[in-house]
Amino acid sequence: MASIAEYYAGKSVMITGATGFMGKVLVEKLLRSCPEVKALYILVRPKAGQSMQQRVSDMMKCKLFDRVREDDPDFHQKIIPISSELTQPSLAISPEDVQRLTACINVVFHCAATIRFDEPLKHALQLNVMATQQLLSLAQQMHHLEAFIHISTAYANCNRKHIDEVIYPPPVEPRKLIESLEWMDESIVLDITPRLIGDRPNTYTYTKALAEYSVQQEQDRLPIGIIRPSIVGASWQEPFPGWIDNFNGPSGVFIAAGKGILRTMRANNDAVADLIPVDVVINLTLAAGWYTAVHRPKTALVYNCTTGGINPFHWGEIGTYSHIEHHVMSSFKRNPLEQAFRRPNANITSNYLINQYWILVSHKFPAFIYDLFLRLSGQKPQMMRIFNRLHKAISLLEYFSSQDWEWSSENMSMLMGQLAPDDRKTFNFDVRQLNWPEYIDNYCIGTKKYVLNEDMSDIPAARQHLRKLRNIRYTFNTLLVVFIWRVFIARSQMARNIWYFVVSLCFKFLSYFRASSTLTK
Ligand SMILES: CCCCCCCCCCCCCCCCCCCC(=O)SCCNC(=O)CCNC(=O)[C@H](O)C(C)(C)COP(=O)(O)OP(=O)(O)OC[C@H]1O[C@@H](n2cnc3c(N)ncnc32)[C@H](O)[C@@H]1OP(=O)(O)O
Ligand SMILES: NC(=O)C1=CN([C@@H]2O[C@H](COP(=O)(O)OP(=O)(O)OC[C@H]3O[C@@H](n4cnc5c(N)ncnc54)[C@H](OP(=O)(O)O)[C@@H]3O)[C@@H](O)[C@H]2O)C=CC1
Repeated sequence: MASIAEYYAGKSVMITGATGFMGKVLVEKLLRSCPEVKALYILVRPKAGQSMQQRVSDMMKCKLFDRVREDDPDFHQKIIPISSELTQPSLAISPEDVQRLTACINVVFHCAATIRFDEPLKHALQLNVMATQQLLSLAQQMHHLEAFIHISTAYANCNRKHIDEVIYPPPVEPRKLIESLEWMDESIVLDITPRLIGDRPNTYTYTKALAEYSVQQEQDRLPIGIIRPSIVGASWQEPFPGWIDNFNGPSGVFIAAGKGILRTMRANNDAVADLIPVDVVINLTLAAGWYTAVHRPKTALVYNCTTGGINPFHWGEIGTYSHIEHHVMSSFKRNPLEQAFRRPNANITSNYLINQYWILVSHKFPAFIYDLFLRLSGQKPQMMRIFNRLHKAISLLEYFSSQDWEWSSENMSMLMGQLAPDDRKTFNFDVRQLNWPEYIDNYCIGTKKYVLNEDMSDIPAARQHLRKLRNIRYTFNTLLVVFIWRVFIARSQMARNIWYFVVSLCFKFLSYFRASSTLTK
């Protein structure tokens, strides 16, 4: 039987969302590990004043492609951009391009989506559901299609606690919803969105569930596979550890904590933090493409691509919890981010009131003081605005960090069992081997190097900055104690008595502990 690289040799592959985080890693891995692949047709739209060609040529200059560039400096010749805006009728692909694609494509990877949690329902529906349906129609016209792989999310069914590798009945028939929303004004849709999404937290998970159902509807006509990754994080091993290029999911949280801005967040310490490295997801995706094409399963296979059931890691292990060295903070103390607002020191709690207390003390109060300082020095205040945005983002993520889900992953194990030993190494998705502290360390360094584009040679200066912040804090705390003493304690005899009583009690405790520790020696 053909190995994965042998299977992709000579094949033409179509990819949507190739300019996104996962799409880029998919393109890179295909080019590097399947060097005989014939062509990658990537559906790209012009964006932010940049033409499609400009965007693709910028993408290929990205550091992510360094290893491919080394192996084959002409790798770009295999990438064929196709102009497409997925929210437009017929995906805005020209008739000539449709002809080209239907004549040659063997495998489709559908990665494009809006992953924003605050996307208005109509737009999320247009992109995540209607575009998927249009793509399925296009796939049906492809004469040589061997696999259609749809990237979903493990949280499409987050209204359930246990999630099997099956497609659950959708909350509503997608076509009916599309027809009824078509005539509705944006503001009416906004009003009824909470009723529609029901027990799901956002339009993203809701529309991804509808998309899964739409894909499954075509399983008799198309060779389909559905991948459901959980929270996709930086790369574990490939093309190098720690690759990440965005603020989504935990990355933004890590950065905000590393900058000393985020000091508290609501999460359940004992709940599984179901992070999955992007290279694991992509390896599984390519293997699923191979399996679908070679084994032709009778129905669409769903692959829950998660870590919780196999190699669990908990939110408490990321933040501060029962004296375990908290990985994110310790990593950012060793490799600090530049120009931190405060020293990284974050607290995770599941208690709403405690979190609100820390928000007041550790977020709002310092922001107020800093903005006051900016105002007094003639600058524009900015910290409160930053915190308001951060609180909005965090409030959208907390649903996922405060609960536990269980995913079955038999299809992932089955697929691993089907791979030849060499493929198991080249397309490794065995997360039992993942060492979490090492992974989180590389992840934090990755946010510094690739998201914030900070230079590792500036670390001594960043450490110096943290020392300066520590001295400012000591000075501030001392001044605060002196101020409290002068204003409140020194003016009242009773407060002074209480103060002396507390201090003498502390001294007694101290001398008692000293005495007992000398006795035990
Ligand atoms: C105490 C802490 C230490 C310990 C850590 C504990 C970790 C707990 C982490 C919990 C994380 C849980 C994550 C769960 C996610 C589950 C998701 C399910 C998986 C999926 O299927 S899909 C992928 C998930 N999708 C997302 O993550 C998208 C979420 N984002 C959004 O919906 C929007 O971005 C958001 C949050 C509504 C903000 O919108 P808006 O205000 O309009 O801002 P923009 O997105 O337009 O960004 C503007 C600008 O800011 C940059 N940016 C974005 N986020 C951040 C950030 N957090 N920090 C700093 N900067 C940020 C962004 O890049 C833009 O920059 P430009 O230069 O491009 O303008
Ligand atoms: N990141 C995560 O944690 C997880 C992601 N997933 C799924 O993985 C897939 C990829 O996610 P990710 O790479 O993180 O997302 P990104 O937001 O990084 O990428 C989204 C991609 O979709 C493209 N796209 C968006 N709108 C359009 C449009 N109207 N027309 C054409 N292309 C469009 C974007 O193109 P452009 O560059 O032009 O905007 C981009 O290439 C998604 O299906 C997502 O649901 C699942 C679980 C977790």
